[in-house]
Amino acid sequence: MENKRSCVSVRHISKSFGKHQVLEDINLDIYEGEIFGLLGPSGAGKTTLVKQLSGLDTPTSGENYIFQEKMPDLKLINRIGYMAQSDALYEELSAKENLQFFAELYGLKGTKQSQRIKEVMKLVQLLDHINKPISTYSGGMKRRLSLAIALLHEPEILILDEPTVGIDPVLRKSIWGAFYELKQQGTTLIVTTHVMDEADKCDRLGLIREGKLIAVGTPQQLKEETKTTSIEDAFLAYGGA
Ligand SMILES: Nc1ncnc2c1ncn2[C@@H]1O[C@H](COP(=O)(O)OP(=O)(O)OP(=O)(O)O)[C@@H](O)[C@H]1O
Repeated sequence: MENKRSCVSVRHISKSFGKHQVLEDINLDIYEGEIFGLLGPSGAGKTTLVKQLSGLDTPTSGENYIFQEKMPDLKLINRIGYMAQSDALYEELSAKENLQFFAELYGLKGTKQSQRIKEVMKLVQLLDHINKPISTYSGGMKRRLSLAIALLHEPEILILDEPTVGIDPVLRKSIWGAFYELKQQGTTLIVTTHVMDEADKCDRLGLIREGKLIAVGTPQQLKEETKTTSIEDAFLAYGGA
């Protein structure tokens, strides 16, 4: 990538829960405007890392920097959007009311608020369901609403933990279309996944296994380097079985 500017710097990050070391000396740069995928099996440490990048958790040692500021930093909260793995929604409220609640938190008010709510619901194709209570939503609809909430305040960095889990292939494609659109607008996206075909859609990937970053590169580079034809095989070749 030409003229790449790092907006996320992970420096010697380790994390332990008691005696269990979950991240081990992770070093990584993520560049402005790229879609960066963190790929690894369940329990590899992906969520633990992205939680730190979103300011929700701290490392045992090492530092994370976002826009050159050491995390966690409250100043950055408006510049980062985070979608957790499990949906944090108010079930008894409608989608609109959920969005209004989060919009208020981000200081979005009046017409700007209602406009933005409409825009994000259109993007995730839920506009027709905006007034329904969340308790009537399917799992996939809840995921899409969580995505809409993460997009509300137009963050420069969007961190998505398994964004398309429980979403059918057709909608998954349209959500990836939305990701590319955001990238075109200059947003940096960090996406965790263990779906291999999704990994291929990222600009660059970090392969993570048992808390260690075992390789970083474009999908093409990773395949070339391991002389394989799929990300799955490349992952295995790097010892990520
Ligand atoms: N708060 C916690 N206390 C103790 N152990 C934890 C805690 N959070 C995570 N872990 C452990 O850290 C390891 C990594 O978990 P993490 O959720 O980061 O993995 P992951 O790669 O995101 O997996 P998945 O794809 O299943 O979400 C797991 O063994 C998990 O049990």
